[in-house]
Amino acid sequence: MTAAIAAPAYDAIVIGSGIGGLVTATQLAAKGAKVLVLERYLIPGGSAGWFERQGYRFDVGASMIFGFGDRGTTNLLTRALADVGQALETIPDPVQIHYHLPNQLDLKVHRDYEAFLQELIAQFPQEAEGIRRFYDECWQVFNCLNAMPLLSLEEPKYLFNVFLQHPLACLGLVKYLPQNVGDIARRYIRNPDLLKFIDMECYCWSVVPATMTPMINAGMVFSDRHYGGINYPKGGVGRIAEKLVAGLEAKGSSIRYKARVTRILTEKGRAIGVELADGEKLYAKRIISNATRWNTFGELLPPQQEPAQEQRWQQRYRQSPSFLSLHLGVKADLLPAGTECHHILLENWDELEVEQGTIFVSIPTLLDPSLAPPDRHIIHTFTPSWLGEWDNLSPSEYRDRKAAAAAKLIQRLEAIFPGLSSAIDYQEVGTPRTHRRFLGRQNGTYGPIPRRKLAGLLGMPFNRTAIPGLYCVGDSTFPGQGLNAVAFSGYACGHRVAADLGLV
Ligand SMILES: NC(=O)c1ccc[n+]([C@@H]2O[C@H](COP(=O)([O-])OP(=O)(O)OC[C@H]3O[C@@H](n4cnc5c(N)ncnc54)[C@H](O)[C@@H]3O)[C@@H](O)[C@H]2O)c1
Ligand SMILES: CC(C)=CCC/C(C)=C/C=C/C(C)=C/C=C/C(C)=C/C=C/C=C(C)/C=C/C=C(C)/C=C/C=C(\C)CCC=C(C)C
Repeated sequence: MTAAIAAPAYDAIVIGSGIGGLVTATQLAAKGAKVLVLERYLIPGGSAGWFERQGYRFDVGASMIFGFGDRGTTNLLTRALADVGQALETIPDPVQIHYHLPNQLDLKVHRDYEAFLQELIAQFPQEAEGIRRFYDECWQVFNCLNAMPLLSLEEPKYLFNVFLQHPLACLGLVKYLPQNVGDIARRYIRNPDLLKFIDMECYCWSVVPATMTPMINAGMVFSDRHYGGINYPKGGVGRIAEKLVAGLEAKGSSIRYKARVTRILTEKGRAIGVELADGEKLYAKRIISNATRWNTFGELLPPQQEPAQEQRWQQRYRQSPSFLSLHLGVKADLLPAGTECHHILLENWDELEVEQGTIFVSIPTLLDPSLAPPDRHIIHTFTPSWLGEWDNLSPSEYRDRKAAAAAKLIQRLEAIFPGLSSAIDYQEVGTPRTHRRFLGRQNGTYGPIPRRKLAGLLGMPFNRTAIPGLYCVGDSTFPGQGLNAVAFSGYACGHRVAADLGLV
């Protein structure tokens, strides 16, 4: 055992094969490192995973995919695949979201920026100038990001070079890092209904309203949807993880499934390896956790080893709710021609943030019919829900509550898809318990959200932790939730670890 510790078999072990973990692993493998990814489940992808039932291929979670553009530097999924010799065919989505909001506010976020602005201005003509100035300011953030290579902000050599080469873009980002969307929106916009719409524009990916949503992230989301666009991977979201795994293996590294890490091993305070559920111990020069911070520091390390930084982080951020998911297979003639792939439904503004308030809908078969049997569509619906609503129930209470929640969602969805209840061919309900069980995420959480208004992204930790040799990657690191966001986290983590291993 001492020999194994003295000469670890791997340069890096990555705990978890979410997109954050896989991008880190492939970046390291591409730089010549020997990496082992350990995944507790049967397939890779985590929240970007999939499952198959009766000829349907359902996405587990992520479905509105940023980062597949073909230009600039922010197309991190395209780049991560290319860096390990892989590519994916994607299908452009002409409308990011069709909103169905209170007071008959019905509008579409077109891929074309000007078409979106015109549609929004038609609803709020008195705010024409404010609308344009607000969304144009988001572009300033995006243009700064999209001008530079995106790597680890913890690597001084990179920061120095990027500042020399792109000084104005760097200063632009420094300006926006501590800011939130709500303050900027309020500089330009007065109409309360329009401000509520901006809250929804943020809530639907950050799970908090605009006042608490970092401006850097909004700059990415509100601009890239019109630049690189929203693009759906042909064959389903799961193909991203499958291709990253193929690239990882082609570079001589490996992944093991059904390999649940139960403990991070330390020696003299330094992370040196991991222990699996069956007792096997594996050692590496660096350990990277793609499990959430709550899992990493609350479960994989003894409580007395929890660093003070982590306690301070938990005073700033808390767990967001999880989701109630309804996976439906429906008869194709339910949906009229021209139906959009993604919808958001809310009937009453007071319910924007309440449990099972806002409804998200994704119909990926409108872009890729191969995911369902002939003459069928997938309608994947999800709405925020807390584990507490689903825990401590008997099996029959749990089953009944799922059935009642599904019936309520279907009844609400009839407003946008009349006839839905009689067009259902297949139905499956996932709850926060399902997300906890299959993704291993504490309470099934979607990720961290600020406890109160914070200074933009300044409070989000990067990849290094207070434990030498241990790094975190994924949505509980800078810049937070989202596949393109965790892909950035993976790039940054891979770069920082490679620098520590002397590979760059
Ligand atoms: N775009 C969308 O529509 C959408 C929807 C939902 C989620 N998402 C995003 O997906 C992102 C998730 O990415 P991520 O990389 O941070 O994490 P992840 O949760 O997707 O992946 C973590 C992986 O680690 C594995 N794991 C956890 N603990 C483990 C252990 N002890 N041993 C071995 N394996 C373990 C899990 O099984 C999982 O596969 C989130 O940021 C979320 O925002 C996007
Ligand atoms: C040197 C000096 C002086 C300075 C320096 C500065 C700098 C350089 C800085 C930098 C920074 C950076 C790089 C940053 C970065 C950032 C990033 C990348 C970000 C990203 C982001 C992204 C995001 C946020 C995304 C998200 C998304 C999402 C979450 C989505 C989701 C969705 C959902 C859930 C929904 C669905 C819906 C329906 C279905 C309708």
